[in-house]
Amino acid sequence: MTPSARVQAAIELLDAIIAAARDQGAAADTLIARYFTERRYAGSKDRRAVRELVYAAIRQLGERPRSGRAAMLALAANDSEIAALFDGVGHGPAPIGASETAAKPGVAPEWMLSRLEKSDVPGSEWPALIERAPLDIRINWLQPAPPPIDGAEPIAGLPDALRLPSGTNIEALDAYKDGAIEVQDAGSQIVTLAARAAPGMRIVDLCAGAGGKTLALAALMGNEGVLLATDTDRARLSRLAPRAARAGATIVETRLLDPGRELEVLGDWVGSADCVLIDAPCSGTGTWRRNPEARWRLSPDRIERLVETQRHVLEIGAELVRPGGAIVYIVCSLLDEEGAGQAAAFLGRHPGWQAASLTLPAGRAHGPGIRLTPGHDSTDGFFVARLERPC
Ligand SMILES: C[S@@+](CC[C@H](N)C(=O)[O-])C[C@H]1O[C@@H](n2cnc3c(N)ncnc32)[C@H](O)[C@@H]1O
Repeated sequence: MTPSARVQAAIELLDAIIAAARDQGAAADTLIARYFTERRYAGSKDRRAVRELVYAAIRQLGERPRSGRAAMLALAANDSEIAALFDGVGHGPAPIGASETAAKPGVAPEWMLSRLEKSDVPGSEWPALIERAPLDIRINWLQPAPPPIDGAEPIAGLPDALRLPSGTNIEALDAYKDGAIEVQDAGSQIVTLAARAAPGMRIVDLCAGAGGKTLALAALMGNEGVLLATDTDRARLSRLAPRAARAGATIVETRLLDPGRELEVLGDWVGSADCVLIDAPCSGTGTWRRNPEARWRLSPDRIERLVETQRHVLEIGAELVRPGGAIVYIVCSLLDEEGAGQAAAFLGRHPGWQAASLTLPAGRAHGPGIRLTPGHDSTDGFFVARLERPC
């Protein structure tokens, strides 16, 4: 592909990503993979270059742009080499018209910025929300120790974590294939510590997805005890069992839940869990640095629906916890309506329950819990609270 054909390919991909964000369709990564499956003539250098153009364009636009071309023009506005590739030659994009306007750069839509401000995330922290994220791994002690990895740096307060140079081809490492390491953001590892998981416990990971936190819990439990991983999404949950097998996590049981009727298959767990970890579905405002196009998918209505689901899963958690046990409530969002406000509202509905004081290797106290932010902690953004049921 010529350099200008790569720019045109990026424009076409951005058009597909914009439409998918508007219609809640496939993720950008999936669309990029699909695009190149249909264009076998593109070599690995072309793929990498197009992907970089696409993500550079997405990263600098907080608001969903009107078209892929407007998004790429915003990139060209600050990069004369890209602007010069709008030459209309061969498969390249048409020359830039005199009255053509580029999409407006920004961190997030205006309505979202004001919610971040109301949630005490100051403007000085906004740029870090969309910077490139590092590649963090967790060493899985359920498998033999991995050999040293080139360029790996320790992460303060997390003896089981390492930060790898960006661009490390993790999937090619034997340690990854053997399940001795897992890709997991340091923030995700830190908030999981609030579960105080230990051998012999009975723990439910209620919103387990494909099991990122389930596997960390199994390792902390040393494969002793009972660990139930549930979710309402069949596709995500079905990825958990093979991952657990690879990681050597033998105590994990999975159960698919029916939305709205979750407790029907959880009768044997009512009032008996030492801990229910609720990594609730959320807006993901803390993970924009990994999924920058997620900003284009949000709306006030969508957040309202997520807040309602979070309230719902918290109530299910309350049914499962034994007297003296705890819910660990986690969201990868920085909005108070999903985090601190949601946890405070739970405490208001459940007299006697109390927020435990948490000591974690990073983060700052925020409402009844702790908040981690990319700007302050160099992790994804999270809110976590440990809500303890009276004995
Ligand atoms: C933030 S993701 C979980 C990520 C996962 N814990 C991890 O560490 O990789 C939230 C999950 O909640 C699930 N979910 C949504 N509604 C649910 C419900 N009513 N009960 C259980 N899980 C639900 C979603 O399908 C999604 O997989």
